[in-house]
Amino acid sequence: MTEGTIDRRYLVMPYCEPGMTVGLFGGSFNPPHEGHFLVASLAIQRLGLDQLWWLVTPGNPLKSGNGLAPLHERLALSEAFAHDPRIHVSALEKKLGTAYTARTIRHIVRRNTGVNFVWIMGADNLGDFHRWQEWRSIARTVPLAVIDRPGSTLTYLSSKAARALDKARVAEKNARALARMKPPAWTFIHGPRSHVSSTALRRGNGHQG
Ligand SMILES: Nc1ncnc2c1ncn2[C@@H]1O[C@H](COP(=O)(O)OP(=O)(O)OP(=O)(O)O)[C@@H](O)[C@H]1O
Ligand SMILES: O=C(O)c1ccc[n+]([C@@H]2O[C@H](COP(=O)([O-])O)[C@@H](O)[C@H]2O)c1
Repeated sequence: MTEGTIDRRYLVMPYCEPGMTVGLFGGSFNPPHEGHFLVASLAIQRLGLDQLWWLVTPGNPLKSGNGLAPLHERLALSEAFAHDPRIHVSALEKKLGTAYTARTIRHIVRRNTGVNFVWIMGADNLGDFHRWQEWRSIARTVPLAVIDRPGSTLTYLSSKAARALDKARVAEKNARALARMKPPAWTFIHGPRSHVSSTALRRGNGHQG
């Protein structure tokens, strides 16, 4: 897959202004599904976000690339799920030439002085977070919002990252202030849940998670 086949609008930094709150929702989206849209809408609503950037990764560094659909397909399918004008589907990581979240976030934060960014992930990712490159640096750079996911609800208590970041945990009732808090700061958000997963969809079984 070359950049040439990806629409230019996915490769430029979405426009935002100082003072705004912007959620960064990274994922493989292979394929995207209603669970992703549910996470995005819940984050927008509960964190009070002005925008949410749906960052389609060139490839999760911890996942095998086998069976990963081409980026342009994952972008087009994601667009079909982004039923909210505040959601911006993006292939910025392709443009930056990185799949590492720490580098992506550093770049975005440096280029957008005064914007309040928050990283958004499902609870299953909190379980693995300590295996991400420079995960402690990510947690020191932006606040984190972890959204509940069936099968991973207890991750926030048991995972290595959750334990290491225990003192930085913010009560869910203060979620609306999270994006403007000085990191490290994170919260766990409960709400309506979806059992759908991309794995199940790839296996032709969209509702069994
Ligand atoms: N049903 C869901 N509920 C909550 N979070 C979810 C759900 N599905 C995906 N997420 C979160 O969305 C982000 C992108 O997920 P991803 O594209 O890997 O989908 P997935 O369904 O987990 O895929 P796969 O089954 O291939 O691992 C991750 O932060 C993940 O935790
Ligand atoms: O930076 C890392 O080391 C790293 C390791 C694993 C996952 N991530 C990112 O986490 C996000 C969620 O990935 P996924 O595959 O669970 O959708 C996506 O943006 C990945 O690039 C990042």
